[in-house]
Amino acid sequence: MRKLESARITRPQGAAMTVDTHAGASVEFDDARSSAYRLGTAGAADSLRTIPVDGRPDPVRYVLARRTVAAGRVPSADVAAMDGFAVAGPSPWTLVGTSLAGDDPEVPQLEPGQACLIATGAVVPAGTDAVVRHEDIDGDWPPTGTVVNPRGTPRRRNIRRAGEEIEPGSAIGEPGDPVHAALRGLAAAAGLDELCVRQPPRMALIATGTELTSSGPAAPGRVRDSITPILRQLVPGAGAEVISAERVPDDADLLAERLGAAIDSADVVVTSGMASRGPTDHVRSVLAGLGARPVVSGVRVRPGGPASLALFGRGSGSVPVVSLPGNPLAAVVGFHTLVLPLVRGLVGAALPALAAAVLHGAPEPHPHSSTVVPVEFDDDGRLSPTGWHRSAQLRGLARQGLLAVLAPAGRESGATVRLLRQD
Ligand SMILES: Nc1nc2c(c(=O)[nH]1)N[C@H]1C(S)=C(S)[C@@H](COP(=O)(O)OP(=O)(O)OC[C@H]3O[C@@H](n4cnc5c(N)ncnc54)[C@H](O)[C@@H]3O)O[C@H]1N2
Ligand code: MOO
Repeated sequence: MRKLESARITRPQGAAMTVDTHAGASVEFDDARSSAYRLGTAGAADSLRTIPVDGRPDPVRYVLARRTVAAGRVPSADVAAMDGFAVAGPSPWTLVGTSLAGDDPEVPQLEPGQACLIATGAVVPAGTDAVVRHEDIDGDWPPTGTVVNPRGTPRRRNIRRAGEEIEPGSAIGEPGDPVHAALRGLAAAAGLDELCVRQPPRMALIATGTELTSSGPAAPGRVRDSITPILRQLVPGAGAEVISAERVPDDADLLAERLGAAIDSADVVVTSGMASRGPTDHVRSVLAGLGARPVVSGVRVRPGGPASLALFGRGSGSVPVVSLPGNPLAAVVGFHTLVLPLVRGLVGAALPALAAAVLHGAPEPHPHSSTVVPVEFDDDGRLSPTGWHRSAQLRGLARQGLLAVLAPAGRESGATVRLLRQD
């Protein structure tokens, strides 16, 4: 049975972190996700930031810190849902005026037998029973004098009632909701100018490898660092800010020094490479030497098995350190397994449920580990593996940024998989 150890650590902001640590044994994919998420929620700091509703594009996916309530009413008055005629009483109607969006209606009150030419979104005069679409009336356009609808007063009233979508004080978002584009639009519609969000965790990236280069084609024996560019894109989407990104050669002393500096300046540290147990794979031993406590020591997932999570405590603070494998596809799997859940926990957001899908041509599941493969939808919406599934290969993932998680053999019915998206 897996050994569970309880560790109590205090954050600089004063929040106490109580974590279950899976020291030693590797854990299943879902258990690894929830351990990382729980560690994040336990360490979530309640520091806040105010962002404008209508500002520059966000540098990270922010998360609401509070229940957010509407300031205004939507719609702000009874308005027409169609272009046509506001009418009172049965057809025919005498045309008595106009109402355009942004202006008061020329005629404040309609009497039975009267109509007012009206634009979509314009305020309907008092006494209006319905708005008749202009294509439903007889006669010439623009109309003069009398307006006739052969079908009488329409069944649909085509009026959006004041406050039918939002009343002042009604909740439009809850703590932990991600501030995506539609929520921003809803906040604007509801009359808000600012949103109160969680301060994003500051993340330091350390890519290890003497062979790594940072520009141009790699010379024989060298490797262009492809993990840092991926993480720079994925981390803000998870809700954290990348405050530094550096490359460190395979040297244990140097790694210890750079890890120590990163831990001092960041809320979360993510390393890549040196994660396995080869001759230059120093991350585990360096972290152990620095006194870090293992939380997840390997995951039963292929690729991405060597990913691990540890907590580094210094003084009254503690900093989670995620170690990702050096193979780029394996690093992306490790990001989804440990980094994203940890960050979602730290910002008080929910751990995202993974959408289920049916995979055609799925590989044989592994007896004990989850299997992750790059997949793509064709024009008919059929999901299939892309090929290029080896842990050093990014070509398959680059097609649509989609990964499918196959449960170990015997766990899922048929070809049902769960999807990991790179957004
Ligand atoms: N004897 C064994 N060898 C390996 C095992 C094992 O269980 N026994 N596991 C394999 C698995 S699985 C993986 S994944 C890798 C993980 O290795 P490391 O995390 O120690 O990574 P490195 O050895 O540093 O690098 C592996 C590979 O990836 C390249 N790399 C590293 N960083 C980057 C980067 N930022 N961008 C692009 N490519 C990178 C590196 O040059 C190597 O080619 O170990 C297997 N071996
Ligand atoms: O598990 Mo490694 O992470 O496949 O290539």
